[in-house]
Amino acid sequence: MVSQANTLPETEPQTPSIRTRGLTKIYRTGEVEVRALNGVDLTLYQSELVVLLGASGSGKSTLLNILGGLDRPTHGKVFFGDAELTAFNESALTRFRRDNVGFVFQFYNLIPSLTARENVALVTEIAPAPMAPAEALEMVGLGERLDHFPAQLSGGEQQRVAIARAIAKQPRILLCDEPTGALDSASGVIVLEAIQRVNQELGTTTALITHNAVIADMADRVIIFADGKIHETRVNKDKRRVSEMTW
Ligand SMILES: Nc1ncnc2c1ncn2[C@@H]1O[C@H](COP(=O)(O)OP(=O)(O)OP(=O)(O)O)[C@@H](O)[C@H]1O
Repeated sequence: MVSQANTLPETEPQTPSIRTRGLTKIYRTGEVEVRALNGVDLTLYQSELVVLLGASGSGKSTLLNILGGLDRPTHGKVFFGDAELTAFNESALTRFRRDNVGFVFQFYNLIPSLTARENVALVTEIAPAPMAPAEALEMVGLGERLDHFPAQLSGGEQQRVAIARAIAKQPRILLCDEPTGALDSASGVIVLEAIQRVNQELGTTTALITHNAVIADMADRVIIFADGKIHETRVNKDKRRVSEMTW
C-alpha cells in the first residue's frame, strides 16, 4: 500500500517531527525583562525545509536553541514525536541533542588542527548510526578536500565541512542559524545547495534562519517572526532550486 505521506505533494508534509505549544522565553537581567518568545505554537513536519525570517531580536535564535535542546523555555512545551523534551532531565536532553539534532551556525567552529575528515569524524565516533565522514563530505561537494585543514579551505568550504559534520550522524533535525551570514553570495548559494541536497536526499527536517528574504524561496514553508510571535506563515507553492537564485 502506498503510504499517505507518499501521495501528498512535497509542499504539504504531514507527519510532525517537532512541535511547540505555548512556548515562552523570558530573559531577566536585573530589573529588565525581555520576552524573547511569547506563546509560540509551531509544528515542523518530517522532511520539510522551513525558513525563519524576522527582524533582529524577534526570537528566531531563541526558538532554534530551544528546539535543539540547547536551551529551555520559561513556559510551554516541546514535543519530539511523542516525547516531551521539556520534561527531559539534562542527560536525556543531551542524548536527544547528540542523537537527533545537527546544528550549523554562522561561524563554522572547526578545529584548526584537524583535517576536514577528522573534524567530521569527531562526531561520527560518538553517533549511533553515522555515515562515513568521507560520504558526508562527498554529499556537500567536498569529496576532493578530505585531507585539507580548515585554513586551506575557503569560508564556503569550511561551512560545508560544518554541514557535513552536522549531518554525518544522520540527525532527524537540522537547525541552521544564519549559515550564509558570513559568506559572499556565490559561496552562500553553494552552501545552501548543500543544505537543500541533504534535506531532499536524507529527508532531514530542516529549519534555517536568515535575514535574506530571497533565500525563503528554497523553503517548503516560510515562517515570519515579530516580537517573539509567529507573525505570518506562508506555504511556498513554487519552491525554487537554490542554483536558480541570486542576491
Ligand atoms: N541570553 C540572553 N539574555 C538576555 N536577553 C537575551 C538573551 N538572548 C537573547 N536575548 C534577547 O531576546 C530577544 C530575542 O533574541 P534572539 O536572538 O532570539 O532574536 P533573533 O530574532 O534571533 O535576532 P537576530 O536576527 O539578531 O539573531 C532579543 O531582545 C535579545 O536581546
